[in-house]
Amino acid sequence: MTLPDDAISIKGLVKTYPAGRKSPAKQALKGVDLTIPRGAMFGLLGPNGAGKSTLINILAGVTVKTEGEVTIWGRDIDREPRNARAALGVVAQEITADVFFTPRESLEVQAGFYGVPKAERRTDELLEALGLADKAEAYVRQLSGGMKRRLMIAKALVHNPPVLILDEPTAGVDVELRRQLWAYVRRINAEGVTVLLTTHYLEEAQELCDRIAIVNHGEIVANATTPELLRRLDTRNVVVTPEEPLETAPEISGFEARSRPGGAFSITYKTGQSSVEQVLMAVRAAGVRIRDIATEDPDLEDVFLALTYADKSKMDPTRDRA
Ligand SMILES: Nc1ncnc2c1ncn2[C@@H]1O[C@H](COP(=O)(O)OP(=O)(O)OP(=O)(O)O)[C@@H](O)[C@H]1O
Repeated sequence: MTLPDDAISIKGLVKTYPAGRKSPAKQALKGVDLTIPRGAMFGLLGPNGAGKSTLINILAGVTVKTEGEVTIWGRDIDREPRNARAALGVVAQEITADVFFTPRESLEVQAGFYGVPKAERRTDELLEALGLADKAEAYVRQLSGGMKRRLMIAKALVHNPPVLILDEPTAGVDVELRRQLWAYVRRINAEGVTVLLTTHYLEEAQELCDRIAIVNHGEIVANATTPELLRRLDTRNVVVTPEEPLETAPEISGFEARSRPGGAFSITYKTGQSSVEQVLMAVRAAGVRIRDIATEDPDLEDVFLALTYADKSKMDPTRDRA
């Protein structure tokens, strides 16, 4: 069998959650195009509510898309749903565990569910690899949270899928365990498994992934190799206190200003593209008299906004894979 170039290919993906009794309809994905090359360790980064889980759930087959095309390992999720899903191992965000099974039984049941013949099962190998061998016969309710999470990863791998999706794998996981998980994920990636990881920690994506896409408000606002993205994320905030406090942030040509308490406002700029001097010139040109300025490191939300703004105001050559 020839292997596909792309482990996952997503085109024009839209998801609209219908209106509820109290909530309006919500477009969680607004036409996402995304390609995960085979063999990649790919990070999908975005703040809470950006649409990451919606995207993962569509891939996993638990959420129905509104529009668009998705193929997993060359198989279209509409035309070959079972084959597409068989290529995927998914580790969900919430810890779930079958309380009545031991880890060994849990893996055997899962393998049975995927129709893996007894002779091809990897139960011992997986228990060993995820540090659960000495707990193989314990009841799952006796396992710590970290052990349950490792068991979930083992379960996702019983059918030897070529693509592994990890949804916020280290939420609530201590530093030591995080290191162990990362080491294991790196190992299976080196062995050829394509990994898609969602996180809202830049640090995590940066440490693990060779390529990172950023999603914000249902749109991909950046998609680049990790070093390239880090260069682009090199941003600073300038906080301006005007002579006369402003109730709303002023229109500043070429920059997006955001209002701060006390009549001040902030501007996030990319250090590679602008200087503080240029920012201040634009502020003065907008008719604002400056009383005081301060610079600070932006948080991720500022960075996402700056990227969104930059991508809308000009075409971005790094946006899609060449
Ligand atoms: N079942 C649903 N019904 C209505 N709206 C939903 C539903 N699920 C998610 N949403 C909305 O869609 C948007 C995207 O949510 P999603 O859970 O995909 O984001 P996320 O990036 O995964 O965030 P988190 O990191 O918090 O999981 C949010 O505004 C959310 O409120």
